[in-house]
Amino acid sequence: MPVALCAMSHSPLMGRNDPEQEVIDAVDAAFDHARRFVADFAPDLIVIFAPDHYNGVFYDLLPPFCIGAAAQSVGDYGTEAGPLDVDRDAAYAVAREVLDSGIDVAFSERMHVDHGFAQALQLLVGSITAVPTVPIFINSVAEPLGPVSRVRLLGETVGRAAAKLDKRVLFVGSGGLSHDPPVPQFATAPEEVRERLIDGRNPSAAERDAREQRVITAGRDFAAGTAAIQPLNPEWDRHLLDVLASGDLEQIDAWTNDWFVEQAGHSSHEVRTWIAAYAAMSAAGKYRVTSTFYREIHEWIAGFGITTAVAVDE
Ligand SMILES: O=C(O)/C=C/c1cccc(O)c1O
Ligand SMILES: [Fe+2]
Repeated sequence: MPVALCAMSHSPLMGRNDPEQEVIDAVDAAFDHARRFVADFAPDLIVIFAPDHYNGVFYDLLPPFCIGAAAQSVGDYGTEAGPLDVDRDAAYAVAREVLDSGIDVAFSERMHVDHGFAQALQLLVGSITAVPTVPIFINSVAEPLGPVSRVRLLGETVGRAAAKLDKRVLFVGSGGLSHDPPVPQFATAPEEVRERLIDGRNPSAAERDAREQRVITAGRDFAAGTAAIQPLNPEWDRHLLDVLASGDLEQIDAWTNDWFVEQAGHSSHEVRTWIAAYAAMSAAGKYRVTSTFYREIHEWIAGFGITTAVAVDE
C-alpha cells in the first residue's frame, strides 16, 4: 500500500517566543504545504516517531524504543492533552514484526507522550485524534543511547510491517535538527532534578510552569546572543537533509553519538526520529523528497526543518 513521509522539527517555543514576521510567514507557508501534502495523500494511518522530554518516559524505566498500543498526551506547553486515537491492531502488528526481526522494542498499553508527538500531529492534521496513529517513542534525550544504526534498523522494520497493513501509511518524524535547549542531563543534574528525571510524572501546574518558563527565557536569551547554549549548526543540518534525501541511509551508521553532540548539540539526537521515518520509507523501495524547508530559528532554539517525501515507482 502507498506510503509517504513528513519529517519536521518541533519546538514548544513556537507562538511563545517568536522570531520576526518574515520567518513566521515562511514557516507557516512550509507547514501549509506540508498539510496539503498530507491531506492529498489522505493517510489511513500515521506512524509517528517522536522523542520525549521527561514528561512521559523517565529513568525509572527507560527503553530505547517503545510502541504504544494506547497513548495519552500530557499537554505540556499548551499542547492538546488526552488520549491519541491509536490503532491498537496496527500497533500490535508493527510490534510483532519488529520483535520478530530481533529488535527488542518496548511496548505500552498506556504510553505517555508530550509535545514531541502532540505538536507534530496538531500541526500536520489539526489534532491528536484526527487520524489513527501508531506512536513510536525513540529515546533521543536520556543517555545512555544505543548506536544510531539501531534506529535505522528499527525504522526499516517498522516500514516492512506498515507495508503489510493494507493501509495508506504516513510516516512522521518529529524533532531536531541541531539544537541544545536546556533539557537537563542526568549526569550533571542536581539531586532534586535527578529525582524528577527518575520519577517526574504528574508535576503540579506550578512546577510545569516554572520548567517551561525556564526554557522560554533560554530561547529569549539565545536569540539575544546571551545564552550559554551550543550554537545551531546549519551546515550540519543541511548535510543531514542531503543524506536523508540521497536514500543512502547506511552511511549514517558510522556517525557516533559523541559526534552528534559535538556538531549539533545534545538534542540533535532527536533526528533519530527523522532517520527512523526515512528508513521506514526506504523499506518500500526508492523515495523522492518533494519539499525541503530549513531555517535557523534561535527564538525557538532550533535548526528548523520540514521535509516531505513520496515513494518512487520502480
Ligand atoms: O522544554 C523541553 O522539554 C523541550 C524544549 C524544546 C525546545 C526547542 C526544541 C525542542 O525540540 C524542544 O523539545
Ligand atoms: Fe524536542
